[in-house]
Amino acid sequence: MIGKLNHVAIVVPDLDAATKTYRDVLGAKVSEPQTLPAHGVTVVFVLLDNTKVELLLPYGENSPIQAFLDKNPSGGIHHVCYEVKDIIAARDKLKASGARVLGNGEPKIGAHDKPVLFLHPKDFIGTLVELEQA
Ligand SMILES: CC[C@@H](C(=O)O)C(=O)SCCNC(=O)CCNC(=O)[C@H](O)C(C)(C)COP(=O)(O)OP(=O)(O)OC[C@H]1O[C@@H](n2cnc3c(N)ncnc32)[C@H](O)[C@@H]1OP(=O)(O)O
Ligand SMILES: [Co+2]
Repeated sequence: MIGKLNHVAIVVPDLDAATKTYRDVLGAKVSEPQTLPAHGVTVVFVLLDNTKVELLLPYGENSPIQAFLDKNPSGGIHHVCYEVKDIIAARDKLKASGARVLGNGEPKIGAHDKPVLFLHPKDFIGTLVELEQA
């Protein structure tokens, strides 16, 4: 069902500092910051040849990543995002197998203007999984 690794996301306490680390220390290409109020985050993408790293800073009062940052004040790896061809078919198959789809179960439009869904970390070996329709 899952295809390519679209991105690995890291929650960071300071987006400018994290962007500089990837751009100036590691020599990577980075995007401009983008705030996504519907997701409660501001994001910078690190653009690698084979995948992306998503640097995430909480945005707004109800950000879904605030509790993670509170527990991990230095930041840390937050989720992995896999591509799927048909996100509704993937969701329905995963639900039938007992996996918990987060939120109201309906895809939102993600940072790449494509539908995304999240799966509970306790159902995937302690790793929050994002699915993005390719
Ligand atoms: C940029 C847009 C988009 C894209 O296109 O790429 C994004 O990536 S947006 C990214 C941010 N959005 C989300 O993360 C949405 C989905 N997430 C959630 O709904 C919540 O974060 C959560 C996964 C339900 C966790 O909620 P939280 O309030 O932090 O904690 P809980 O107490 O409910 O957590 C239960 C349990 O799970 C553990 N946990 C929490 N987050 C993670 C994580 N990232 N990885 C692994 N485990 C995680 C948490 O520690 C709790 O464990 P116990 O303490 O053992 O109960
Ligand atoms: Co993501």
